[in-house]
Amino acid sequence: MRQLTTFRNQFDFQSIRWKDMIRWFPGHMHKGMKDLEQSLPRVDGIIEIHDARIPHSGRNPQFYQRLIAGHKPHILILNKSDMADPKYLNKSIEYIQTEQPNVQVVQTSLTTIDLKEMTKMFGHLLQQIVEMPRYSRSSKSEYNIIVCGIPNVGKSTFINKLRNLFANKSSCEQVGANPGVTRTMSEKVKISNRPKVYIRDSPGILEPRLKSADESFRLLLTNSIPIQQRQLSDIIADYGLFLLNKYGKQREYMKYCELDRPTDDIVTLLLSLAKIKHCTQIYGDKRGYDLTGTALHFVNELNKGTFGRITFDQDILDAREEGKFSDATLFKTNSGQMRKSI
Ligand SMILES: Nc1nc2c(ncn2[C@@H]2O[C@H](COP(=O)(O)OP(=O)(O)OP(=O)(O)O)[C@@H](O)[C@H]2O)c(=O)[nH]1
Repeated sequence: MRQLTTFRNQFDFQSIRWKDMIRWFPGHMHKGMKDLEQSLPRVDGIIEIHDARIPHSGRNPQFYQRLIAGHKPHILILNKSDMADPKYLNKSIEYIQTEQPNVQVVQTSLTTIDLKEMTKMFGHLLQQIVEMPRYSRSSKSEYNIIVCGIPNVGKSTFINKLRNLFANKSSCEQVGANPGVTRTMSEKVKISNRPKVYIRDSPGILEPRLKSADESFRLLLTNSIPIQQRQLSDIIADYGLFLLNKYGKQREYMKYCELDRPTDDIVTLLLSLAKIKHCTQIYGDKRGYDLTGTALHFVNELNKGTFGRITFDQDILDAREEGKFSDATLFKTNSGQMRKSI
């Protein structure tokens, strides 16, 4: 067992057949993408929702640029900011606005936002949409807004908040802890009378091809891609530990896993955690620790914020700030080459 005082500075993806183990583009996403493209001519604005912990990973600015061609307001809500590192919230907004100057970016936490803040935020979003020239749609007096983004970022939560706020209706959209709850475009819902505003939810959509292992693993850690193979959970837990160490977040996992020192060895951590949580299973005629189940537990806790607020894309924001990258050449592969990840 390794007992290191220094930590890995790179994660070894090469020995893993990660591409074979992750399925992130199921049939409904392909259909969702087509539906979204078809509905766009009738849409007056896009509200994209994304996870504030991954301002880079999983976003595809070109996709939206192609869809709306800069002619319609595109507002980006960086949600789940309650779980992102507060030091990186503004940096995330700056990062996106440098990449996409036409996008209005706001950050929020839809689980903690109160009525007053929600009213203010939506009023602000609506103003952007209403004030933008309407081109061919100018004859109509109603506004249609579409809510989109990758799976599990809070799209349904946002629509439910709006319904409650403006229409006085109880929650109708299904909100889920698992990604992919919304599978089709929802019916439009009226959320304001003057002006008449309708809003529609869309299924979570990811790019058909993810560009790097880092990006994919960050989407797994934030539950935008489901962990479909249990055996993958050990590797994802190891990647989570790698990031916690890289970002200096040892204190919280040491406390939770009752470790007396930081570790870079996932087996050491999982064994300690399995003991505390009594996570065991029968192997033949013996009972032993269930490290795979414990790894899943560790990943869930990391995603829930148990080990503190973390911005998984912190390295990208730091590198951009330090001027180390001139363009979107962001994730480093194990071959040592820089790789375009957008
Ligand atoms: N901590 C935290 N959790 C949130 C926030 N917003 C949403 N959630 C949780 O994130 C999970 C996913 O929320 P949904 O609203 O179902 O996400 P979605 O984008 O509609 O998901 P899909 O249907 O998969 O596309 C749920 O468990 C929500 O309670 C937030 O601001 N903070």
